[in-house]
Amino acid sequence: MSSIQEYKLFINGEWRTSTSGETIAIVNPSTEEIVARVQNGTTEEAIEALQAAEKAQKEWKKLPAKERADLLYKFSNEIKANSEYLAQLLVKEQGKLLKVARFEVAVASSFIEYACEGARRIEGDIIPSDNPNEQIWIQKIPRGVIVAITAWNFPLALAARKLGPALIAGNSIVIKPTSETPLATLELGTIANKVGIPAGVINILTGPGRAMGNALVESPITKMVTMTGSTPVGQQIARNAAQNLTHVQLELGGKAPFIVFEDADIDAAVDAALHSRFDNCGQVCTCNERMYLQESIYDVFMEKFLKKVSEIKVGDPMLEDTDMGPKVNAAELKAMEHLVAVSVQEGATIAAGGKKPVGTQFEKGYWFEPTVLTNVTQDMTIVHEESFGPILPVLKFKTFDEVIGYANDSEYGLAAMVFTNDMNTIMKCNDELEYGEIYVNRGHGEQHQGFHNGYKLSGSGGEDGKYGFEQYMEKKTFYIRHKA
Ligand SMILES: NC(=O)C1=CN([C@@H]2O[C@H](COP(=O)(O)OP(=O)(O)OC[C@H]3O[C@@H](n4cnc5c(N)ncnc54)[C@H](OP(=O)(O)O)[C@@H]3O)[C@@H](O)[C@H]2O)C=CC1
Ligand SMILES: O=C(O)[C@@H](O)[C@@H]1OC[C@H](O)[C@H]1O
Repeated sequence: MSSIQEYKLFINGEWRTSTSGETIAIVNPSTEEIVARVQNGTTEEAIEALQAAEKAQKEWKKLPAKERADLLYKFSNEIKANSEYLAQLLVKEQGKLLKVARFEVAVASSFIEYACEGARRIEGDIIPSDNPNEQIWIQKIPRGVIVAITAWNFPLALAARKLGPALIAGNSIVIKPTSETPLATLELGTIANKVGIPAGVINILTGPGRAMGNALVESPITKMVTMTGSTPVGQQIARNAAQNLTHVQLELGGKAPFIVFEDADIDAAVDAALHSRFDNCGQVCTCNERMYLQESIYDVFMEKFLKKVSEIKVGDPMLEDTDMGPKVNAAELKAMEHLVAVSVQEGATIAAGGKKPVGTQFEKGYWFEPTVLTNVTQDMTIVHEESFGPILPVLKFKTFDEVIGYANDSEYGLAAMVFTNDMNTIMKCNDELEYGEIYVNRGHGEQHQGFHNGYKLSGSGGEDGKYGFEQYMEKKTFYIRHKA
């Protein structure tokens, strides 16, 4: 009897086995063991979920937003009540550290609480008309059915980040988590039933993005697609959504520059550079993907930095003293090895790491050493291609204009990090860096009330905060004339 749990599709408040009769194995990146199986859902099941969501939304939108928030506060509390179980599930499916998984569960709950605070801030406008005895009302109304498609690096947090504002605005949702790490997200279905979210308001499907995802994006029932993932897939989604002119919100790839000027607090910059690259095995969209050090502080910085890199403990993500777990899958590990090989071929030097760690504990699993590349030039592949892993190319610069040119020389524009104590430099960076999110004198890490917004090929629309919440609503303008 298999002890491997088989998850089902969550459609209209019920758990369903797919008519495909096929399942997708979910593999533990630390051990390569199959930890669960999920349904390989069909495109017909995608449409069934959309139809259930469409039906449920008609009643859900009639509830006062405050009542929707009351239910979602319960939903958020239930996530917290199951924190340890959900965190351990995240470790099993994604390989992230248990302490980071606990953080992710807390963030997922917090994303929803933040959305609930918006329930009484769905504000429209009343504007005087140029015509006599007439008013103009601009109302904020829900879009209808939202499709949420998420990536594997913070799967639960990414789902909550979208589910919260979508439902508070009066929409219903169909969530398609990545086939790599769907387990914790699927548990949200159990929580939805437990706290009394009406059937059909939340639906969760599993199945390959290219089939299931396409069906969800291309349906005329879908009134908005919010997706977090790679740029190529985001571009495909935008093309597929265009046939119905469906509103699309995309959070995509990044290549964040980490710039240290000579007047910076070096110790603070070293710590921030380390965590902003190697946390979650470098699998964060705002990670330090390339580091620029002003020439005069290069040696002192690198001596401190490389010492800290050498102290990073790679290993079992369940252990409290582990600093870095594995990459999420074999393909990602191969991509790391390829990027290092190309970098060396192009002239880079491996100053730390560069390969799979040795030891019996690393024989199984997708492990890669924290890697630092030096003697890197701006034209190298590693300076432009997102690694989304523990590989950091380091470059020198002389002047402000030189490093701004390097930083902006990218097809991405999500996040940038800058270390300096000079206010003029800070203001000039704010003016000249072409990035939607700039961190000054600290490492990466968004806040819910901010706005997570990628320029160029890093995304479209942005999410979080009041501007992200706005995306989940349509506007309706109402001209009212009355008798004099
Ligand atoms: N900007 C941000 O906030 C973030 C960006 N990212 C980016 O995500 C990438 C890593 O995540 P990863 O999951 O590999 O990204 P992918 O783009 O490979 O997949 C993202 C999601 O899209 C689905 N998908 C794939 N093809 C289609 C399609 N044709 N139509 C609809 N959906 C589809 C996938 O499903 P399936 O898995 O079944 O194929 C998955 O659920 C990195 O580039 C990283 O930069 C990650 C986190 C945050
Ligand atoms: O998506 C990412 O990689 C980041 O936005 C990450 O996701 C949830 C956390 O709050 C962020 O650090």
